[in-house]
Amino acid sequence: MAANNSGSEPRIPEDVTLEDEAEAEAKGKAPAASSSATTTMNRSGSRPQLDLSGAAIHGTLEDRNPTILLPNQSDDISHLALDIGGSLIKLVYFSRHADQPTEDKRKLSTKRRLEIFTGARRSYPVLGGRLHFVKFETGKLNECLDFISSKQLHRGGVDSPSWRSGAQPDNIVIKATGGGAFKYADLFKERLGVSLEKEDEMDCLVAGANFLLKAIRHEAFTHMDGQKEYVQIDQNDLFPYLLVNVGSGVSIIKVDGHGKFQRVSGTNVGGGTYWGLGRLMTECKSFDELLELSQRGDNSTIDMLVGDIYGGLDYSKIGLSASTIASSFGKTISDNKELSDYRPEDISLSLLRMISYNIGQISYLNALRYGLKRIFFGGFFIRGHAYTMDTISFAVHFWSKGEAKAMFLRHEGFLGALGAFMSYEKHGLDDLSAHHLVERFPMGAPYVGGKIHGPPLGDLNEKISWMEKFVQKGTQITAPVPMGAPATTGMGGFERPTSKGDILRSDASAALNVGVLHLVPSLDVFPLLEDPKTYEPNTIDLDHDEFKYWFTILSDHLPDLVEKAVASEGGTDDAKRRGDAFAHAFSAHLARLTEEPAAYGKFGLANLLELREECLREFQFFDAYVSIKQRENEASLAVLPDLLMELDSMDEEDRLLALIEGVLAANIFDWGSKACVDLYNQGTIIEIYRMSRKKMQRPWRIDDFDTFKSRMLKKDQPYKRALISVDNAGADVVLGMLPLAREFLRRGVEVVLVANSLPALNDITANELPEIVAEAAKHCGILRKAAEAGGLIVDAMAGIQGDTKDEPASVPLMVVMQLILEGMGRSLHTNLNARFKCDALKLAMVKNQRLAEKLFNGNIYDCICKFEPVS
Ligand SMILES: CC(C)(COP(=O)(O)O)[C@@H](O)C(=O)NCCC(=O)O
Ligand SMILES: [Mn+2]
Repeated sequence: MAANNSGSEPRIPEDVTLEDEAEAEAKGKAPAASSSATTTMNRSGSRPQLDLSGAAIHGTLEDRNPTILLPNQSDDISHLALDIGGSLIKLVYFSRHADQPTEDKRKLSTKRRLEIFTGARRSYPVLGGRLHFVKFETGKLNECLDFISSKQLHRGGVDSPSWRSGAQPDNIVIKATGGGAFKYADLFKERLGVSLEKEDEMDCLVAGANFLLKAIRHEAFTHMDGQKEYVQIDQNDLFPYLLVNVGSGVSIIKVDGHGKFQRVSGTNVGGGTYWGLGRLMTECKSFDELLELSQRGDNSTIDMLVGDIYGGLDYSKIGLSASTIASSFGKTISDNKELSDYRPEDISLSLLRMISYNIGQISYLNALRYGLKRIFFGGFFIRGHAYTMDTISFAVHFWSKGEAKAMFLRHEGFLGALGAFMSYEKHGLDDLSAHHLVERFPMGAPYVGGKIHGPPLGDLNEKISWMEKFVQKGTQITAPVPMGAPATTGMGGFERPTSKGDILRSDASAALNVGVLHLVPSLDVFPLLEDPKTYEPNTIDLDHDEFKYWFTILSDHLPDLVEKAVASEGGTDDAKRRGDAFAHAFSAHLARLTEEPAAYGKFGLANLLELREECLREFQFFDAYVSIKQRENEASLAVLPDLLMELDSMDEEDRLLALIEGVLAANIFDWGSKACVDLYNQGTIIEIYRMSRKKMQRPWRIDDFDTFKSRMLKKDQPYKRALISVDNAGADVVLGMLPLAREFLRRGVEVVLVANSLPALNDITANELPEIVAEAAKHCGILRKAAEAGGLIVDAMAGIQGDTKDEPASVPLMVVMQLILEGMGRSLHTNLNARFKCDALKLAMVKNQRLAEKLFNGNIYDCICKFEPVS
């Protein structure tokens, strides 16, 4: 591990974990003899309640949004919990969104809460925030204390009222579990003035596992023969299961429900055994060093294999192949050799396999004892290490004859800390489901994987410097990101990554990254999905080959994106620095994911595109295409009146066709497509639009237009409402989607326009849409009347979802809905195979050759008009 947190070396950025010479988990416990005691926990499950007592309106009654003070409502929620093990300290902490000035935030949150409380139409995030996962070496406890102190986590975070007022609240209590909660209680009191409230370790493990399995969509995965596969857990069919926590020792727990569990067994042969024996038998100085050695080991020099006994043959009668281990370390008895004659690599692998296999076998026996089919393995012994997981899986599979399944958890090491966090009352997280949480991976994630945290980075400037230093240091540091020369601050001078980043991290294990969980309690499942449980937005799985392709596409696009981003911030030197840092950060993510596509959990193309936007925002580029969008909006609005006149002169059937052609033609304006960007350099938007319209030859690659038209013309069954999800700014929305929306309005259909809440490439956002509609309405009575009547509802997705929340689960019969999805992002990369409870129309021009071939056996610029009526 080369990252060094001292002196002038780059420090580890916030929200990134970096593991140094971590030792095996040694929780300071007696050997885990089998014990069985049923425990039932009582945990408060309530969401934070509004305390309205003493509420008073500040400001005048005429004020549309007066501030309402709730003097008895505490904004403070529990922020920090710890699991202090023998070698690692795990922290879970919550921070509120830091995207508004603190004062405003408090005011706003009260307002927002009241809107929710009073059932106001818009629903905004309530108690939105982030859940962070961080770990430190217990041996460097001071670093952990500094971290807590610098972020004021023990006082509710730097944005808490007590921190702002400078008051030191008395009796701060922090929940903690693990042996260190006892051992270091005095130190915490002395250094931070806080008391540690000890929580039972088993309670915490179970609460943590239950939370993860319930709230995180792709938390659990199987690992067989090197293949990782994420498992979708059915919430109604989670219990009972077996939880095996592999720390220094091993606890085996039968979990029957929330707070209902029994520690049914355990074994004293665990992570501590591997590390202890390994340390004695090799010269390894750390657990990870030992684990890394095993990567290059060959256990057949030490273990006695079935083939050794049977002269190279399988013992197939009882299902044992020649390479099955008959006796761990068995070969060393017959060899006339000393310890020094064996390679440390081979010793490490034999030890690892012996212990992992034993854990798998004992776990299976316990699963058998209670008739359980699912076994989840957690604890820091696993460390996302392929061999460990494969060996455990093999044992479970072999002995259960495929009946039981071994599964692993991405947050394997944080079960206890999460459980301690859950034990606070009133933090409101108990009720969260997977759709309330969005996991994000900050810029440092690819550099340091699932490793130990260093001091936090203070501000953006520190982040940029950190990135610059990393680049300058090149291969000397853990993360020689495959970049061009450093300081490529010239616009567009950024070189695309050249290597695939197989040297991003020093450790050989495929440690999984744990991101920051963003809590957005107002998010809800789209109510018109046919089967929300099985909904998978991504059309194509990003496996290694697919990822390689997108790596090239997105890397090629980077210089253009950086140029636009820098220009959107005035092209200043500061913007150029940020642009470079962004490009390096995003390239590092790409390199990390190319090396290990599952490093960030199940990651589809939509996640990858979103990661790019997040990365831009991280370096404070809030709308890279802002001027392009404005320019294209203006040019399109100028020709809109002529287009509307032309459409109005047509009969109904021709008009419908012209409208759909118009949508498909205008979808060519996509600044995320390399081919299209090359086109824009050759002509004005109006020229390209005309050319695109002219090329609209039917039949399109998928052409359901005739069915759609017949449905639209059915006078006895008119649609009541159309939900139209719009894509790009400029011609796309102005000349394509607005005329289509207008057609629905003219037919008396209520229209809901759905747009992004945040910028992404040149997509129109919900904030920008009203102005465009207002401008278009100047030339069109239908749009004007609808806008005035409020029939043309413009809102972000969150608002739409809030809107439909109060409706019964199934759509009321009198509402005949139509959902229109437009663009590659919304209807090809995602949702192409999604089925809805209402009629759905998916419209897009395919602006990528490979995608056209892969999905439709077609060609770039093919058009898709896919109509899926429910009956
Ligand atoms: C980023 C996009 C999904 C946006 O497409 P849209 O939804 O705007 O139609 C699309 O531009 C894309 O897939 N681009 C990468 C492919 C390429 O450059 O060929
Ligand atoms: Mn778009």
